[in-house]
Amino acid sequence: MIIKHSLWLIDDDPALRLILEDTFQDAGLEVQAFSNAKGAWAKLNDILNDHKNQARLPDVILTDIRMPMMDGLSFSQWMNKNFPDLPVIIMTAHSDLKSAVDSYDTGAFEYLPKPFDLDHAVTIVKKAIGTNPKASTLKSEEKPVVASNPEADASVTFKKNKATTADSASTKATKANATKPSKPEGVQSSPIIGQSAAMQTVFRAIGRLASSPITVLITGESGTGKELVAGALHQNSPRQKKPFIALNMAAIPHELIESELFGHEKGAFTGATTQRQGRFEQADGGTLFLDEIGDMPFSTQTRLLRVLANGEFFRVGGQKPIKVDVRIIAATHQNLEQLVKEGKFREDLFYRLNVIRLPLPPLRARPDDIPELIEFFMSKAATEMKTDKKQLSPEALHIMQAFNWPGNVRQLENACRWITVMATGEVLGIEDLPPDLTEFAQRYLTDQQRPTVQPLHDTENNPSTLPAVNGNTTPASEPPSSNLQVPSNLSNSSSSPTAVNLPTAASLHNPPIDWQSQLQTWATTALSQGETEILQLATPEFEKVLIKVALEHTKGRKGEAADLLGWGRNTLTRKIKLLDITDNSRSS
Ligand SMILES: Nc1ncnc2c1ncn2[C@@H]1O[C@H](COP(=O)(O)OP(=O)(O)OP(=O)(O)O)[C@@H](O)[C@H]1O
Repeated sequence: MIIKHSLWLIDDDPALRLILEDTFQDAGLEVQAFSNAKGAWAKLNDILNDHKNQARLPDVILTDIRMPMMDGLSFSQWMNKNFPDLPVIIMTAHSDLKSAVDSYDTGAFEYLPKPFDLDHAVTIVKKAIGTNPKASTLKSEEKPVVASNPEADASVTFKKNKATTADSASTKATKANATKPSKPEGVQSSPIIGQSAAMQTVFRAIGRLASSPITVLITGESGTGKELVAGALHQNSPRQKKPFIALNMAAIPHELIESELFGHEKGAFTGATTQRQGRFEQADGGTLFLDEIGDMPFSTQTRLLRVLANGEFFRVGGQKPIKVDVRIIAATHQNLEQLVKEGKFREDLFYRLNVIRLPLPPLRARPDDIPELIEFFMSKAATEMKTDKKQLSPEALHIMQAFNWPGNVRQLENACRWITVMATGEVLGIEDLPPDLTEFAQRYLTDQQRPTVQPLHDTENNPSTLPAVNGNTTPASEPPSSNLQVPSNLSNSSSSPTAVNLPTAASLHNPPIDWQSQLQTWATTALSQGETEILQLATPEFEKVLIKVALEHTKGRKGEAADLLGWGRNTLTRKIKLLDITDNSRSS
Protein backbone atom coordinates (compact mmCIF):
# COMPACT_ATOMS: atom_id res chain seq x y z
CA MET A 1 0.00 0.00 0.00
CA ILE A 2 1.37 3.44 -0.82
CA ILE A 3 1.87 5.68 2.16
CA LYS A 4 1.49 9.36 1.64
CA HIS A 5 2.89 12.17 3.67
CA SER A 6 0.41 14.75 4.83
CA LEU A 7 0.31 18.48 4.31
CA TRP A 8 -1.98 21.00 5.95
CA LEU A 9 -2.60 23.96 3.72
CA ILE A 10 -3.89 27.21 5.24
CA ASP A 11 -4.95 30.07 2.97
CA ASP A 12 -8.04 32.26 2.87
CA ASP A 13 -7.94 32.52 -0.93
CA PRO A 14 -10.18 29.69 -2.22
CA ALA A 15 -8.75 29.79 -5.75
CA LEU A 16 -5.19 29.46 -4.54
CA ARG A 17 -6.22 26.72 -2.12
CA LEU A 18 -7.64 24.74 -5.02
CA ILE A 19 -4.53 25.15 -7.16
CA LEU A 20 -2.19 24.25 -4.31
CA GLU A 21 -4.34 21.32 -3.18
CA ASP A 22 -4.24 19.97 -6.71
CA THR A 23 -0.52 20.50 -7.07
CA PHE A 24 0.41 18.78 -3.82
CA GLN A 25 -1.99 15.91 -4.40
CA ASP A 26 -0.39 15.39 -7.80
CA ALA A 27 2.95 15.38 -6.02
CA GLY A 28 1.74 12.43 -3.94
CA LEU A 29 0.79 14.18 -0.72
CA GLU A 30 -2.38 13.96 1.31
CA VAL A 31 -3.65 17.49 1.63
CA GLN A 32 -6.01 18.95 4.16
CA ALA A 33 -7.02 22.51 3.41
CA PHE A 34 -8.11 25.19 5.89
CA SER A 35 -9.47 28.62 5.07
CA ASN A 36 -7.96 30.13 8.23
CA ALA A 37 -5.25 29.41 10.78
CA LYS A 38 -7.78 29.24 13.61
CA GLY A 39 -9.26 26.02 12.15
CA ALA A 40 -5.89 24.30 12.01
CA TRP A 41 -4.93 25.72 15.39
CA ALA A 42 -8.11 24.26 17.00
CA LYS A 43 -7.28 20.79 15.68
CA LEU A 44 -3.67 21.07 16.79
CA ASN A 45 -4.80 22.20 20.22
CA ASP A 46 -6.93 19.07 20.51
CA ILE A 47 -3.93 16.97 19.57
CA LEU A 48 -1.80 18.84 22.08
CA ASN A 49 -4.24 18.07 24.86
CA ASP A 50 -4.57 14.43 23.90
CA HIS A 51 -1.17 12.85 23.43
CA LYS A 52 -2.61 9.64 22.01
CA ASN A 53 -3.77 11.74 19.16
CA GLN A 54 -0.26 12.76 18.03
CA ALA A 55 -0.61 10.41 15.09
CA ARG A 56 -3.05 12.84 13.54
CA LEU A 57 -0.38 15.48 13.12
CA PRO A 58 0.52 16.44 9.56
CA ASP A 59 4.11 16.12 8.33
CA VAL A 60 4.30 19.72 7.18
CA ILE A 61 2.16 22.88 7.22
CA LEU A 62 2.01 25.52 4.52
CA THR A 63 0.35 28.74 5.68
CA ASP A 64 -0.40 32.21 4.36
CA ILE A 65 0.51 35.24 6.52
CA ARG A 66 -2.44 37.58 6.18
CA MET A 67 -5.67 35.90 7.19
CA PRO A 68 -8.67 36.83 9.27
CA MET A 69 -8.76 35.83 12.96
CA MET A 70 -5.23 34.53 13.31
CA ASP A 71 -2.27 35.52 11.15
CA GLY A 72 0.25 33.02 9.84
CA LEU A 73 3.12 34.52 11.83
CA SER A 74 1.41 34.06 15.22
CA PHE A 75 0.41 30.60 14.09
CA SER A 76 3.98 29.71 13.11
CA GLN A 77 5.27 31.08 16.42
CA TRP A 78 2.74 28.95 18.32
CA MET A 79 3.73 25.92 16.26
CA ASN A 80 7.41 26.45 16.97
CA LYS A 81 6.66 26.51 20.69
CA ASN A 82 4.33 23.53 20.77
CA PHE A 83 5.43 21.36 17.83
CA PRO A 84 9.05 22.38 17.21
CA ASP A 85 9.71 19.38 14.96
CA LEU A 86 6.82 20.06 12.63
CA PRO A 87 8.04 22.31 9.79
CA VAL A 88 5.94 25.31 8.87
CA ILE A 89 6.35 27.06 5.52
CA ILE A 90 5.05 30.61 5.31
CA MET A 91 3.82 32.17 2.09
CA THR A 92 2.77 35.74 1.47
CA ALA A 93 1.64 38.03 -1.29
CA HIS A 94 2.78 41.10 0.65
CA SER A 95 6.44 40.34 0.72
CA ASP A 96 9.01 42.76 2.02
CA LEU A 97 12.13 42.53 4.12
CA LYS A 98 10.14 42.69 7.36
CA SER A 99 7.83 39.81 6.52
CA ALA A 100 10.82 37.69 5.44
CA VAL A 101 12.74 38.42 8.65
CA ASP A 102 9.63 38.00 10.85
CA SER A 103 8.81 34.66 9.20
CA TYR A 104 12.19 33.15 9.94
CA ASP A 105 12.07 34.65 13.42
CA THR A 106 8.97 32.62 14.21
CA GLY A 107 11.04 29.52 13.49
CA ALA A 108 9.47 28.91 10.08
CA PHE A 109 11.26 26.37 7.91
CA GLU A 110 10.91 28.42 4.73
CA TYR A 111 9.38 31.58 3.39
CA LEU A 112 7.73 31.70 -0.03
CA PRO A 113 6.83 35.09 -1.54
CA LYS A 114 3.81 34.81 -3.89
CA PRO A 115 3.65 34.24 -6.76
CA PHE A 116 5.93 31.25 -6.52
CA ASP A 117 6.81 28.47 -8.87
CA LEU A 118 4.65 25.44 -8.04
CA ASP A 119 7.47 22.96 -8.70
CA HIS A 120 9.67 24.95 -6.37
CA ALA A 121 6.96 24.86 -3.69
CA VAL A 122 6.72 21.06 -4.04
CA THR A 123 10.49 20.76 -3.67
CA ILE A 124 10.48 22.93 -0.53
CA VAL A 125 7.57 21.01 0.98
CA LYS A 126 9.30 17.68 0.40
CA LYS A 127 12.52 19.04 1.83
CA ALA A 128 10.59 20.22 4.90
CA ILE A 129 9.05 16.78 5.35
CA GLY A 130 12.56 15.35 5.24
CA THR A 131 13.45 17.47 8.28
CA ASN A 132 10.50 16.26 10.34
CA PRO A 133 11.92 13.41 12.45
CA LYS A 134 8.46 11.96 12.99
CA ALA A 135 7.72 11.89 9.30
CA SER A 136 11.12 10.83 8.04
CA THR A 137 11.83 8.02 10.51
CA LEU A 138 8.68 6.19 9.53
CA LYS A 139 9.75 3.59 7.04
CA SER A 140 7.70 0.47 7.48
CA GLU A 141 5.65 1.25 10.53
CA GLU A 142 2.06 2.27 10.33
CA LYS A 143 1.45 5.89 9.74
CA PRO A 144 -1.76 7.86 9.69
CA VAL A 145 -2.90 9.62 6.58
CA VAL A 146 -5.13 12.62 6.94
CA ALA A 147 -7.84 12.71 4.32
CA SER A 148 -7.90 15.66 1.94
CA ASN A 149 -11.50 16.37 2.81
CA PRO A 150 -11.59 18.30 6.09
CA GLU A 151 -14.93 16.73 7.01
CA ALA A 152 -13.45 13.26 6.59
CA ASP A 153 -10.81 14.01 9.17
CA ALA A 154 -12.43 11.74 11.80
CA SER A 155 -11.95 8.71 9.61
CA VAL A 156 -8.16 8.64 9.80
CA THR A 157 -6.83 5.54 8.06
CA PHE A 158 -3.56 3.74 8.65
CA LYS A 159 -1.34 2.83 5.76
CA LYS A 160 2.18 1.63 5.24
CA ASN A 161 4.60 4.51 4.96
CA LYS A 162 6.64 4.84 1.79
CA ALA A 163 10.38 5.20 2.13
CA THR A 164 11.54 8.74 2.63
CA THR A 165 14.95 10.27 2.42
CA ALA A 166 15.78 12.14 5.57
CA ASP A 167 17.84 15.21 4.94
CA SER A 168 20.08 15.33 7.97
CA ALA A 169 21.65 18.65 7.01
CA SER A 170 18.26 20.26 6.79
CA THR A 171 17.23 18.66 10.06
CA LYS A 172 20.19 20.27 11.71
CA ALA A 173 19.34 23.59 10.09
CA THR A 174 15.84 23.45 11.48
CA LYS A 175 17.04 22.51 14.92
CA ALA A 176 19.54 25.32 14.84
CA ASN A 177 16.73 27.60 13.83
CA ALA A 178 14.62 26.54 16.75
CA THR A 179 17.38 27.12 19.27
CA LYS A 180 18.77 30.30 17.79
CA PRO A 181 19.16 33.21 20.20
CA SER A 182 16.14 35.41 20.32
CA LYS A 183 16.44 38.73 18.57
CA PRO A 184 16.53 41.85 20.69
CA GLU A 185 13.54 44.17 20.67
CA GLY A 186 13.38 47.31 18.57
CA VAL A 187 14.52 46.11 15.16
CA GLN A 188 14.50 49.07 12.80
CA SER A 189 12.48 48.74 9.66
CA SER A 190 14.81 48.71 6.70
CA PRO A 191 14.43 51.09 3.79
CA ILE A 192 15.28 48.45 1.19
CA ILE A 193 12.76 48.96 -1.58
CA GLY A 194 11.72 46.32 -4.09
CA GLN A 195 8.83 44.09 -5.01
CA SER A 196 10.45 42.31 -7.96
CA ALA A 197 11.09 38.58 -7.79
CA ALA A 198 14.83 39.29 -7.71
CA MET A 199 14.46 41.44 -4.59
CA GLN A 200 12.16 38.89 -2.96
CA THR A 201 15.02 36.44 -3.18
CA VAL A 202 17.27 38.99 -1.51
CA PHE A 203 14.74 39.59 1.31
CA ARG A 204 14.41 35.87 1.84
CA ALA A 205 18.16 35.50 2.05
CA ILE A 206 18.43 38.36 4.55
CA GLY A 207 15.64 36.81 6.64
CA ARG A 208 17.37 33.48 6.53
CA LEU A 209 20.89 34.74 7.26
CA ALA A 210 20.37 37.65 9.64
CA SER A 211 20.24 35.65 12.87
CA SER A 212 23.22 33.47 12.09
CA PRO A 213 26.85 34.54 12.68
CA ILE A 214 27.84 33.07 9.31
CA THR A 215 30.12 35.02 6.95
CA VAL A 216 28.30 36.40 3.91
CA LEU A 217 29.79 37.57 0.61
CA ILE A 218 27.55 40.11 -1.12
CA THR A 219 28.22 40.52 -4.82
CA GLY A 220 26.76 42.95 -7.34
CA GLU A 221 27.53 45.95 -9.49
CA SER A 222 28.36 49.26 -7.89
CA GLY A 223 25.30 51.01 -6.45
CA THR A 224 23.07 47.92 -6.23
CA GLY A 225 22.75 48.26 -2.45
CA LYS A 226 25.46 45.96 -1.09
CA GLU A 227 26.16 48.16 1.92
CA LEU A 228 22.44 48.61 2.54
CA VAL A 229 21.94 44.84 2.58
CA ALA A 230 24.95 44.35 4.87
CA GLY A 231 23.38 46.91 7.22
CA ALA A 232 20.05 45.07 7.09
CA LEU A 233 21.77 41.79 7.95
CA HIS A 234 23.25 43.49 10.99
CA GLN A 235 20.10 45.39 11.99
CA ASN A 236 18.05 42.24 11.94
CA SER A 237 20.59 40.17 13.84
CA PRO A 238 21.11 39.64 17.56
CA ARG A 239 24.14 41.93 17.15
CA GLN A 240 21.99 44.94 16.27
CA LYS A 241 22.80 46.85 19.47
CA LYS A 242 26.54 46.45 18.88
CA PRO A 243 28.52 48.40 16.25
CA PHE A 244 28.18 47.99 12.51
CA ILE A 245 31.45 49.16 11.01
CA ALA A 246 31.85 49.55 7.27
CA LEU A 247 35.27 49.80 5.69
CA ASN A 248 35.94 50.29 2.00
CA MET A 249 39.20 48.59 0.99
CA ALA A 250 39.42 50.63 -2.20
CA ALA A 251 39.26 53.90 -0.29
CA ILE A 252 42.12 53.30 2.17
CA PRO A 253 45.79 53.65 1.13
CA HIS A 254 47.27 50.14 1.07
CA GLU A 255 49.97 50.94 3.61
CA LEU A 256 47.34 51.99 6.16
CA ILE A 257 44.91 49.11 5.78
CA GLU A 258 46.49 46.82 8.37
CA SER A 259 46.62 49.44 11.08
CA GLU A 260 43.09 50.51 10.16
CA LEU A 261 41.82 46.94 10.55
CA PHE A 262 43.90 45.69 13.44
CA GLY A 263 45.06 48.87 15.18
CA HIS A 264 48.63 49.60 16.21
CA GLU A 265 50.81 49.96 19.26
CA LYS A 266 52.55 53.21 20.13
CA GLY A 267 55.75 53.48 18.08
CA ALA A 268 54.84 50.63 15.73
CA PHE A 269 55.77 52.84 12.78
CA THR A 270 56.69 56.44 12.14
CA GLY A 271 53.75 58.57 13.10
CA ALA A 272 52.22 55.99 15.47
CA THR A 273 52.50 58.29 18.45
CA THR A 274 49.73 56.61 20.45
CA GLN A 275 48.22 53.16 20.73
CA ARG A 276 45.14 52.85 18.50
CA GLN A 277 42.29 50.35 18.32
CA GLY A 278 41.55 48.91 14.90
CA ARG A 279 38.16 48.32 13.32
CA PHE A 280 38.10 44.70 14.45
CA GLU A 281 38.27 45.76 18.08
CA GLN A 282 35.75 48.53 17.58
CA ALA A 283 33.33 46.09 15.98
CA ASP A 284 33.61 43.54 18.83
CA GLY A 285 30.22 41.89 19.36
CA GLY A 286 28.93 43.46 16.15
CA THR A 287 29.51 43.31 12.40
CA LEU A 288 32.45 44.39 10.26
CA PHE A 289 31.53 45.11 6.67
CA LEU A 290 34.53 44.82 4.35
CA ASP A 291 33.49 46.55 1.15
CA GLU A 292 35.46 46.07 -2.08
CA ILE A 293 37.26 43.09 -0.57
CA GLY A 294 38.84 42.40 -3.98
CA ASP A 295 41.01 45.49 -3.42
CA MET A 296 42.50 44.18 -0.18
CA PRO A 297 46.31 43.88 -0.47
CA PHE A 298 47.62 40.31 -0.55
CA SER A 299 49.54 40.66 2.74
CA THR A 300 46.44 41.89 4.55
CA GLN A 301 44.48 38.98 3.09
CA THR A 302 46.86 36.63 4.91
CA ARG A 303 46.25 38.41 8.22
CA LEU A 304 42.51 38.45 7.68
CA LEU A 305 42.54 34.74 6.99
CA ARG A 306 44.23 34.17 10.33
CA VAL A 307 41.60 36.20 12.17
CA LEU A 308 38.83 34.29 10.46
CA ALA A 309 40.46 30.98 11.38
CA ASN A 310 41.44 31.78 15.00
CA GLY A 311 39.21 34.69 15.98
CA GLU A 312 42.29 36.55 17.22
CA PHE A 313 44.92 38.94 15.90
CA PHE A 314 47.80 41.21 16.91
CA ARG A 315 47.81 44.98 16.65
CA VAL A 316 50.52 46.23 14.30
CA GLY A 317 53.66 46.17 16.40
CA GLY A 318 51.83 44.29 19.17
CA GLN A 319 52.82 41.10 20.98
CA LYS A 320 49.57 40.29 22.77
CA PRO A 321 46.87 38.37 20.87
CA ILE A 322 43.48 40.07 20.92
CA LYS A 323 40.33 38.00 20.73
CA VAL A 324 37.17 39.42 19.22
CA ASP A 325 33.69 38.24 18.32
CA VAL A 326 32.99 39.89 14.98
CA ARG A 327 30.72 38.83 12.17
CA ILE A 328 32.29 39.48 8.80
CA ILE A 329 30.24 40.55 5.82
CA ALA A 330 32.29 41.18 2.70
CA ALA A 331 31.25 42.69 -0.62
CA THR A 332 32.68 43.06 -4.07
CA HIS A 333 31.69 44.18 -7.54
CA GLN A 334 34.62 42.21 -8.94
CA ASN A 335 34.82 38.62 -10.06
CA LEU A 336 36.74 37.10 -7.14
CA GLU A 337 37.15 33.73 -8.88
CA GLN A 338 38.95 35.56 -11.67
CA LEU A 339 41.14 37.42 -9.16
CA VAL A 340 42.01 34.05 -7.60
CA LYS A 341 42.97 32.70 -11.03
CA GLU A 342 45.14 35.76 -11.64
CA GLY A 343 46.85 35.21 -8.28
CA LYS A 344 45.53 38.51 -6.90
CA PHE A 345 43.26 37.02 -4.29
CA ARG A 346 44.05 34.17 -1.89
CA GLU A 347 42.11 31.06 -2.77
CA ASP A 348 41.80 29.95 0.89
CA LEU A 349 40.43 33.36 1.89
CA PHE A 350 38.02 33.24 -1.02
CA TYR A 351 36.60 29.93 0.22
CA ARG A 352 36.32 31.27 3.76
CA LEU A 353 34.41 34.35 2.64
CA ASN A 354 32.36 32.57 0.05
CA VAL A 355 30.44 30.43 2.56
CA ILE A 356 27.20 32.11 1.62
CA ARG A 357 27.02 34.28 -1.44
CA LEU A 358 24.28 36.86 -1.78
CA PRO A 359 24.14 38.30 -5.31
CA LEU A 360 22.29 41.59 -5.80
CA PRO A 361 20.57 42.14 -9.15
CA PRO A 362 21.40 45.21 -11.24
CA LEU A 363 18.60 47.78 -11.44
CA ARG A 364 18.05 47.21 -15.17
CA ALA A 365 17.05 43.62 -14.35
CA ARG A 366 14.15 44.81 -12.20
CA PRO A 367 12.44 47.78 -13.89
CA ASP A 368 9.25 47.03 -11.96
CA ASP A 369 10.97 48.32 -8.82
CA ILE A 370 11.80 51.68 -10.40
CA PRO A 371 8.49 53.52 -9.76
CA GLU A 372 8.57 52.68 -6.06
CA LEU A 373 12.23 53.62 -5.79
CA ILE A 374 11.53 56.94 -7.53
CA GLU A 375 8.65 57.63 -5.17
CA PHE A 376 10.95 56.93 -2.22
CA PHE A 377 13.89 58.98 -3.49
CA MET A 378 11.69 61.91 -4.61
CA SER A 379 10.24 62.13 -1.08
CA LYS A 380 13.68 61.80 0.43
CA ALA A 381 15.16 64.48 -1.85
CA ALA A 382 12.22 66.84 -1.18
CA THR A 383 12.78 66.46 2.57
CA GLU A 384 16.54 66.94 2.21
CA MET A 385 16.12 70.05 0.06
CA LYS A 386 13.13 71.33 2.05
CA THR A 387 11.04 71.65 -1.09
CA ASP A 388 7.89 70.14 -2.59
CA LYS A 389 8.01 66.60 -3.86
CA LYS A 390 8.23 66.34 -7.63
CA GLN A 391 6.05 64.01 -9.67
CA LEU A 392 6.97 62.41 -12.99
CA SER A 393 4.63 62.23 -15.97
CA PRO A 394 3.91 58.70 -17.28
CA GLU A 395 6.22 59.38 -20.24
CA ALA A 396 9.13 60.45 -18.04
CA LEU A 397 8.58 57.43 -15.82
CA HIS A 398 8.55 55.21 -18.89
CA ILE A 399 11.96 56.58 -19.89
CA MET A 400 13.30 56.05 -16.38
CA GLN A 401 12.18 52.43 -16.58
CA ALA A 402 13.68 51.91 -20.01
CA PHE A 403 17.08 53.36 -19.08
CA ASN A 404 20.02 51.05 -18.46
CA TRP A 405 21.18 52.56 -15.10
CA PRO A 406 24.87 51.61 -15.22
CA GLY A 407 25.25 53.20 -11.76
CA ASN A 408 22.23 51.27 -10.50
CA VAL A 409 20.17 52.51 -7.53
CA ARG A 410 22.76 55.11 -6.56
CA GLN A 411 22.46 56.69 -10.01
CA LEU A 412 18.66 56.64 -9.75
CA GLU A 413 18.85 58.29 -6.33
CA ASN A 414 21.13 60.99 -7.73
CA ALA A 415 18.82 61.52 -10.71
CA CYS A 416 15.93 62.10 -8.28
CA ARG A 417 18.04 64.64 -6.39
CA TRP A 418 18.95 66.36 -9.69
CA ILE A 419 15.30 66.52 -10.73
CA THR A 420 14.24 67.88 -7.34
CA VAL A 421 16.78 70.71 -7.55
CA MET A 422 16.81 71.51 -11.25
CA ALA A 423 13.31 70.92 -12.60
CA THR A 424 10.54 73.46 -12.28
CA GLY A 425 6.87 72.58 -11.97
CA GLU A 426 5.34 69.71 -10.09
CA VAL A 427 4.58 67.17 -12.82
CA LEU A 428 7.65 66.71 -14.95
CA GLY A 429 8.09 65.53 -18.51
CA ILE A 430 10.96 63.90 -20.35
CA GLU A 431 12.60 67.29 -20.99
CA ASP A 432 12.92 67.80 -17.21
CA LEU A 433 15.05 64.70 -16.72
CA PRO A 434 18.86 64.88 -16.25
CA PRO A 435 20.90 65.21 -19.49
CA ASP A 436 21.93 61.54 -19.73
CA LEU A 437 18.26 60.53 -19.58
CA THR A 438 17.02 63.13 -22.07
CA GLU A 439 19.74 62.05 -24.50
CA PHE A 440 18.72 58.46 -24.06
CA ALA A 441 15.06 59.40 -24.49
CA GLN A 442 15.78 60.98 -27.88
CA ARG A 443 17.38 57.81 -29.19
CA TYR A 444 14.81 55.59 -27.55
CA LEU A 445 11.78 57.48 -28.83
CA THR A 446 13.18 57.76 -32.34
CA ASP A 447 13.62 54.06 -32.34
CA GLN A 448 10.10 53.50 -31.03
CA GLN A 449 8.77 55.22 -34.15
CA ARG A 450 10.31 52.57 -36.38
CA PRO A 451 7.98 49.87 -37.60
CA THR A 452 9.73 47.09 -35.70
CA VAL A 453 9.00 46.55 -32.05
CA GLN A 454 11.98 46.94 -29.75
CA PRO A 455 12.33 45.52 -26.29
CA LEU A 456 11.95 48.02 -23.47
CA HIS A 457 15.40 47.33 -22.07
CA ASP A 458 18.58 47.34 -23.99
CA THR A 459 21.96 46.64 -22.60
CA GLU A 460 23.76 49.55 -24.19
CA ASN A 461 21.13 52.27 -23.84
CA ASN A 462 21.24 52.31 -27.60
CA PRO A 463 17.98 51.00 -28.93
CA SER A 464 19.01 51.38 -32.54
CA THR A 465 21.48 48.53 -32.20
CA LEU A 466 18.89 46.11 -30.91
CA PRO A 467 17.37 43.26 -32.83
CA ALA A 468 13.63 43.36 -33.38
CA VAL A 469 11.58 41.22 -31.02
CA ASN A 470 9.05 40.75 -33.76
CA GLY A 471 9.64 42.03 -37.22
CA ASN A 472 6.03 41.59 -38.27
CA THR A 473 3.84 44.62 -38.42
CA THR A 474 0.10 44.35 -38.24
CA PRO A 475 -1.39 43.78 -41.69
CA ALA A 476 -3.09 46.85 -43.09
CA SER A 477 -6.52 45.30 -43.07
CA GLU A 478 -6.17 43.78 -39.61
CA PRO A 479 -6.05 46.26 -36.76
CA PRO A 480 -4.96 44.75 -33.44
CA SER A 481 -8.50 44.26 -32.21
CA SER A 482 -12.03 44.83 -33.40
CA ASN A 483 -12.74 46.47 -30.04
CA LEU A 484 -10.16 49.21 -30.31
CA GLN A 485 -11.44 52.28 -28.53
CA VAL A 486 -9.02 54.96 -29.56
CA PRO A 487 -10.21 58.26 -28.15
CA SER A 488 -11.24 60.66 -30.88
CA ASN A 489 -9.32 63.50 -29.35
CA LEU A 490 -6.83 64.26 -26.64
CA SER A 491 -8.82 67.02 -25.00
CA ASN A 492 -8.78 65.11 -21.71
CA SER A 493 -5.04 64.98 -21.68
CA SER A 494 -3.68 67.47 -19.19
CA SER A 495 -0.60 67.96 -21.31
CA SER A 496 -2.61 68.77 -24.39
CA PRO A 497 -3.66 72.39 -24.69
CA THR A 498 -5.15 71.82 -28.15
CA ALA A 499 -7.61 69.13 -29.08
CA VAL A 500 -6.08 67.03 -31.83
CA ASN A 501 -7.97 64.18 -33.41
CA LEU A 502 -6.45 60.72 -33.16
CA PRO A 503 -7.59 57.95 -35.49
CA THR A 504 -10.92 56.58 -34.35
CA ALA A 505 -11.90 52.95 -34.03
CA ALA A 506 -14.17 53.31 -37.03
CA SER A 507 -11.44 54.80 -39.15
CA LEU A 508 -9.06 52.05 -38.14
CA HIS A 509 -11.43 49.56 -39.66
CA ASN A 510 -11.72 51.37 -42.90
CA PRO A 511 -9.51 49.64 -45.40
CA PRO A 512 -7.43 50.35 -47.33
CA ILE A 513 -6.03 52.87 -44.82
CA ASP A 514 -4.05 51.04 -42.11
CA TRP A 515 -3.66 52.39 -38.58
CA GLN A 516 -0.08 53.44 -39.14
CA SER A 517 -1.19 55.64 -42.03
CA GLN A 518 -3.97 57.02 -39.88
CA LEU A 519 -1.46 57.81 -37.20
CA GLN A 520 0.78 59.44 -39.76
CA THR A 521 -2.08 61.61 -40.90
CA TRP A 522 -2.89 62.52 -37.33
CA ALA A 523 0.75 63.42 -36.64
CA THR A 524 1.02 65.55 -39.79
CA THR A 525 -2.17 67.37 -38.90
CA ALA A 526 -1.11 67.88 -35.33
CA LEU A 527 2.22 69.37 -36.39
CA SER A 528 0.63 71.61 -38.97
CA GLN A 529 -1.66 72.86 -36.20
CA GLY A 530 1.42 73.89 -34.22
CA GLU A 531 1.24 70.98 -31.77
CA THR A 532 4.50 69.93 -30.09
CA GLU A 533 5.60 66.87 -28.13
CA ILE A 534 3.25 64.76 -30.17
CA LEU A 535 4.82 61.53 -29.03
CA GLN A 536 3.95 62.39 -25.48
CA LEU A 537 0.40 63.08 -26.59
CA ALA A 538 0.02 59.84 -28.47
CA THR A 539 1.97 57.37 -26.33
CA PRO A 540 -0.51 57.22 -23.42
CA GLU A 541 -3.35 56.68 -25.89
CA PHE A 542 -1.38 53.96 -27.63
CA GLU A 543 -0.73 52.27 -24.29
CA LYS A 544 -4.36 52.58 -23.26
CA VAL A 545 -5.47 50.71 -26.35
CA LEU A 546 -3.02 47.87 -25.89
CA ILE A 547 -3.78 47.55 -22.18
CA LYS A 548 -7.52 47.41 -22.80
CA VAL A 549 -7.15 44.81 -25.51
CA ALA A 550 -4.87 42.69 -23.36
CA LEU A 551 -7.26 42.89 -20.40
CA GLU A 552 -10.18 42.01 -22.60
CA HIS A 553 -8.26 39.09 -24.07
CA THR A 554 -7.50 37.70 -20.60
CA LYS A 555 -10.98 38.49 -19.23
CA GLY A 556 -9.51 40.97 -16.80
CA ARG A 557 -6.75 38.74 -15.45
CA LYS A 558 -3.99 41.28 -14.87
CA GLY A 559 -1.10 38.85 -14.45
CA GLU A 560 -1.76 37.24 -17.81
CA ALA A 561 -2.45 40.61 -19.45
CA ALA A 562 0.89 41.89 -18.13
CA ASP A 563 2.62 38.87 -19.68
CA LEU A 564 0.92 39.55 -23.02
CA LEU A 565 2.06 43.15 -22.90
CA GLY A 566 5.58 42.17 -21.91
CA TRP A 567 5.38 44.03 -18.60
CA GLY A 568 5.48 42.98 -14.98
CA ARG A 569 2.16 42.92 -13.14
CA ASN A 570 3.12 45.94 -11.01
CA THR A 571 3.87 47.99 -14.11
CA LEU A 572 0.48 47.14 -15.55
CA THR A 573 -1.34 48.02 -12.32
CA ARG A 574 0.50 51.33 -12.16
CA LYS A 575 -0.27 52.10 -15.80
CA ILE A 576 -3.95 51.31 -15.32
CA LYS A 577 -4.03 53.79 -12.47
CA LEU A 578 -1.97 56.43 -14.23
CA LEU A 579 -3.91 56.24 -17.47
CA ASP A 580 -7.20 56.05 -15.59
CA ILE A 581 -8.32 52.93 -17.41
CA THR A 582 -11.57 51.31 -16.37
CA ASP A 583 -11.50 47.56 -16.72
CA ASN A 584 -14.79 46.56 -18.36
CA SER A 585 -13.52 43.16 -19.34
CA ARG A 586 -14.87 41.26 -16.33
CA SER A 587 -18.32 39.93 -16.83
CA SER A 588 -19.30 40.17 -13.15
N1 LIG B 1 16.69 48.58 -2.79
C1 LIG B 1 17.02 49.80 -2.34
N2 LIG B 1 16.10 50.54 -1.71
C2 LIG B 1 16.41 51.79 -1.28
N3 LIG B 1 17.61 52.36 -1.44
C3 LIG B 1 18.57 51.66 -2.05
C4 LIG B 1 18.32 50.34 -2.52
N4 LIG B 1 19.46 49.87 -3.08
C5 LIG B 1 20.37 50.83 -2.96
N5 LIG B 1 19.86 51.92 -2.35
C6 LIG B 1 20.54 53.20 -2.08
O1 LIG B 1 21.45 53.39 -3.16
C7 LIG B 1 22.67 53.93 -2.68
C8 LIG B 1 23.81 52.98 -3.04
O2 LIG B 1 23.68 51.80 -2.27
P1 LIG B 1 24.96 51.07 -1.60
O3 LIG B 1 25.98 52.06 -1.18
O4 LIG B 1 24.44 50.13 -0.58
O5 LIG B 1 25.48 50.29 -2.90
P2 LIG B 1 26.79 49.42 -3.06
O6 LIG B 1 26.40 48.26 -3.89
O7 LIG B 1 27.37 49.15 -1.72
O8 LIG B 1 27.70 50.37 -3.90
P3 LIG B 1 29.31 50.33 -4.07
O9 LIG B 1 29.67 48.98 -4.62
O10 LIG B 1 29.57 51.42 -5.04
O11 LIG B 1 29.87 50.58 -2.71
C9 LIG B 1 22.51 54.12 -1.20
O12 LIG B 1 22.11 55.44 -0.94
C10 LIG B 1 21.41 53.16 -0.83
O13 LIG B 1 20.70 53.60 0.30
